[in-house]
Order: sequence, then C-alpha cells, then structure tokens
Amino acid sequence: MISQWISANDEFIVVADEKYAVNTIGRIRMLSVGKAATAMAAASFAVLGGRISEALVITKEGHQLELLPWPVYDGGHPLPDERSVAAAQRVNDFVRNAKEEDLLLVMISGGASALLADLPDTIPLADWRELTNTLLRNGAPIDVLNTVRKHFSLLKGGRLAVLAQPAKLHSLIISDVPDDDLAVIASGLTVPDPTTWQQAESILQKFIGDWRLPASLQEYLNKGLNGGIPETPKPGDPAFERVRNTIIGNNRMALEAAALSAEQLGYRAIIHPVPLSGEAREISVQLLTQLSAATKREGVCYLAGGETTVTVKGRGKGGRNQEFVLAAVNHLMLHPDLPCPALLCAGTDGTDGPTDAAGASIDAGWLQQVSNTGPDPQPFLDNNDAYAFFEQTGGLVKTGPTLTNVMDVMILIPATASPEDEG
Ligand SMILES: O=C(O)[C@H](O)CO
Repeated sequence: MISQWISANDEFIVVADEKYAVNTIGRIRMLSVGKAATAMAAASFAVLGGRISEALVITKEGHQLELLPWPVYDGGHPLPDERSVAAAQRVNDFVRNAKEEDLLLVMISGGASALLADLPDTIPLADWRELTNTLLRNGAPIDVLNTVRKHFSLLKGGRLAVLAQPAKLHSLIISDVPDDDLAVIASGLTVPDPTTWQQAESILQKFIGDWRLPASLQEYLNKGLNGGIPETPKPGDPAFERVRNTIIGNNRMALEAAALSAEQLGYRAIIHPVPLSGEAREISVQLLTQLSAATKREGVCYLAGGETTVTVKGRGKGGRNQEFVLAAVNHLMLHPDLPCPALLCAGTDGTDGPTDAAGASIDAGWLQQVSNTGPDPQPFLDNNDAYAFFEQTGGLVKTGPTLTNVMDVMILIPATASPEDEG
C-alpha cells in the first residue's frame, strides 16, 4: 500500500495527493508507530531510501522486521508498560524542535495508543494501566476508550502534530477502527480532536463500574473539567494547516481481497453490509441465526468485518474473536437441529486479546467430534475462557504477527454450500 501512496523523483516527493518540491524541503524525517510500524517503515525505505535523514520506529514486541536501517523500539500492548513510557518520551524528543522546511512523515497503525504511554507527570503508570484494563474489561468500544486516552495524554488527540510545528507533516494511516474515523485511530495522534473533557467524564462514569478512579486521575480530570488543563486541539485549529492525514488501508480492503480469494475458489462471496460491533457472544448468535436462514443458498461465502467487544466477567483467557466462535459453538450444541457452518473469526493483526492466537475456526466435522467427546462449551463461555476451550479442541487459529492491522475478519460458509470446483 505504501508504494501506491509515496513516490519520488529528482523534483518531487509525492505523498498521496500532496507534492513536496525537493528544493523547498529540508530534512525528511519519519516516525512509524503501531503494529504495522516495521512493515510501513521498510516499505517507505524501499521508496525513499537515503532521502530519509532520520527515523524512529515503535512497535509491539514480536512485530520486528530485520534489516531496517533505523532503531526499532518496543512498547507494551494491550496494556502500556515502562517500554511504552520510554517510547513516548522518544517520540516526544523526536518530533519537537522541528524546522519549518522539514517534512515529517508519520506512519500510523493501530496499537499505537498502548505502545505510547505519553502520560502527564502527575499520573503514575500503574494508575493508568489499571484504568485502561478496567475500560477494556468492561467492554468499552475503541472510540470511547480513545476519548479518555486523548484527554490524559501529551501526544494523543492531535498534540503530536502541534508539537511537530512548524514542520510540514503528512501521516499515512492504516485504519483499525469502525468507519475509519481519523480522530480515533491510534487516538488521533496527528488529527484535531472533536471530543471533550465532559465526554471523557461521562465515559468514565459509565464504564468504570464499581472501580474508583485513583486520586491522580481524579485530580487530573477535575483540573481538565475546570479549565486547568487545555482541551485537546480542535478541528479548525490553525496548527493543522500544514498537516495532512491519509488513510491507505482498512478493513473493507481486507474483506474485498478475501471476497476475491473466495470467488477464485468457486464461492459466491457476499460481504456483510454492516461492520460487526457490540458484545461478541450476542453478535455471534445473531449472525448465526440470521445467516442460517439463508443456508439454502449453495456455494455462498459470507464475509464480515469489524470489531466486537467482550465484557469480561470470568477469569479465563481469550479474545473477542475466540469468544465469538465459542458462543457460536455453544449455540450450535444447544440447537442440534441447526446445520453447522464453517466459521472463522480472527484479528487481522494476528493477535486476539492477550493470547498468541489470531482467533478460532470450526466446521461440521470438528463440531461432530467435540459434541461426541466434549468438553461442554458453556462453562468456558461463562468464564471467558475461549482460549482454553479451543486449545483443548484444536480450534485455535495461529498466524503470528502479520505486521498489519485492519480489525477483524469473520468468514462463514453455510453448511450446505460447497465450492463449484470441489478441488
Ligand atoms: O491504538 C489504538 O488506539 C487502536 O488500535 C485503534 O487504532
């Protein structure tokens, strides 16, 4: 994707629809952050090579690529850790003190919000981790989570772009959020932020449940609400006049590529019209019921994308994709009259929750065997322990890090469907 969006000749560096005249720009510097950071950096290097005078790459552990000519640092994910604090400091040092003629290329992909813990001085990392964990476990969707992140931050919510002034800044962005909302992806590092302290407060009231905000966060919130901490920069802020943000990849592109593959295999591919969102176990059953009504269609492959959430009530291990498939298994076992489709649900980044699996998959043969020999999926579902269930039954999908990140993909082939070409 990068090579479609960046090109260079003796006169111009072209980034998306922006032409930067070589004789007017000084240094070209690059910051790449997120789960796709190393792949994006390597692809940019392939196009721009030595024209990039300096680069900083921040990614998740295990998402490294060898042979990058620049330093690559890890941050913690899904919960930020000390590495995320150091990474944020590095980013801060890297982008400030820019010169007017500099061009800062920023490669952004999902995961960056946790990889950078750009916390104000008064907020200890431990408090921040606890808050992030609580919001995640209580099923906060990404736009909600990132509204909070942007307000307790030194770089998010467009502040990185403000820090980089007066340089020209161009971000190329891979979206891993619903509707490709620029202000939500990676907490909108280079995008003006329409959200407010008041919204952050209502979200906290709604999503932290019985947990009490630690004093450091409560004090910071109160200060924000009372005007003691400036709001995030808003749309229309002149600081963004020299800033461009371009989305170069998203979930829809992955679904279209999957549809093409399915059609090459002889299926008729149908892309689900709405992105998946909501509680994984509920959406899974809704979709099964809806699509099983359509099982008379021969040779169909349904594809859906999006990102569900899990409200964690148990103590098990899993991720939203594994829980989605586990809920389907449970439903199918409770309704043996329903034909079992082939179903796969996985994160395109290769990681589902805090596990080493991308997701899970089942088919009729697998279900038959598990129905005969157990275990019963219900207790695993009650304990949010999808990983253990699929580990025992052989349903985990493991790809390892894919070095990209465009949310999740679900593939469902109804029981009666078969490819035109059996081969
Ligand atoms: O990093 C993040 O904020 C999420 O992956 C969404 O982009």
